[in-house]
Amino acid sequence: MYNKLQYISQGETIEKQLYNIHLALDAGCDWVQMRFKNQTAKDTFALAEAVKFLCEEYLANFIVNDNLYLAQQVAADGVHLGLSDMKIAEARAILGSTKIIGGTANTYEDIVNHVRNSCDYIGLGPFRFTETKEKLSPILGLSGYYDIVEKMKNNKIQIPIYAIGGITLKDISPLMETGIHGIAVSGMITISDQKEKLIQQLNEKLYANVIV
Ligand SMILES: Cc1ncc(COP(=O)(O)OP(=O)(O)O)c(N)n1
Ligand SMILES: Cc1ncsc1CCOP(=O)(O)O
Ligand SMILES: [Mg+2]
Repeated sequence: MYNKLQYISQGETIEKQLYNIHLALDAGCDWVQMRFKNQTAKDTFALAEAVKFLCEEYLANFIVNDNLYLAQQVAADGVHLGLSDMKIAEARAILGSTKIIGGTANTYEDIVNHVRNSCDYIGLGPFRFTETKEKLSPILGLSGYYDIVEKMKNNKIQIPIYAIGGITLKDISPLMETGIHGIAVSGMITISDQKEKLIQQLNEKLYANVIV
């Protein structure tokens, strides 16, 4: 089972990215998506190598946003691909079955498509407006998650769904009640000055109904 909390990195420079990722790992995050937009190939590669090293040290999962070839080069655990990135089927053909491939969805149809193409998990959103990403797809709100998860159940579509977009602590319980698997967050963890406490609170809510 995939962990229920994915941290999406932030930072305009290699140093800021590494600082944020290091703090998130120290505070207990065990799944990092490296998201470093509009940078040179050289810097992106340098960061990816450093993040790979850090995640190995912390026994955390490491996936790369957008760039499958970079994920391959640094032997990351996988890649997250959006609706305008490389198609999931092509990515699966290149990466094989051992790597994690996540796909973005905004609708039930996106999810069905991704499942057909052997996607491993879905980042479904945005939940609400967020400044972390430009050009957002239509906002789903809580009702959007209820509707989509209901359709999945009715059609026996199974894949872990991660809510994403402007999520705060108080959103976790209502979101989990929709039947999703977990959450992917960037801002909430990056800006927190009490990350360890926050991650503990997030995990308590995310795993509240998991029987061990
Ligand atoms: C877990 C997760 N879900 C969705 C996204 C968004 O991906 P995408 O639509 O490709 O947007 P960018 O992140 O590339 O700006 C994601 N990154 N992670
Ligand atoms: C990458 C992405 N895709 C949809 S919303 C989003 C940003 C999530 O970041 P935050 O948790 O700061 O809103
Ligand atoms: Mg993308």
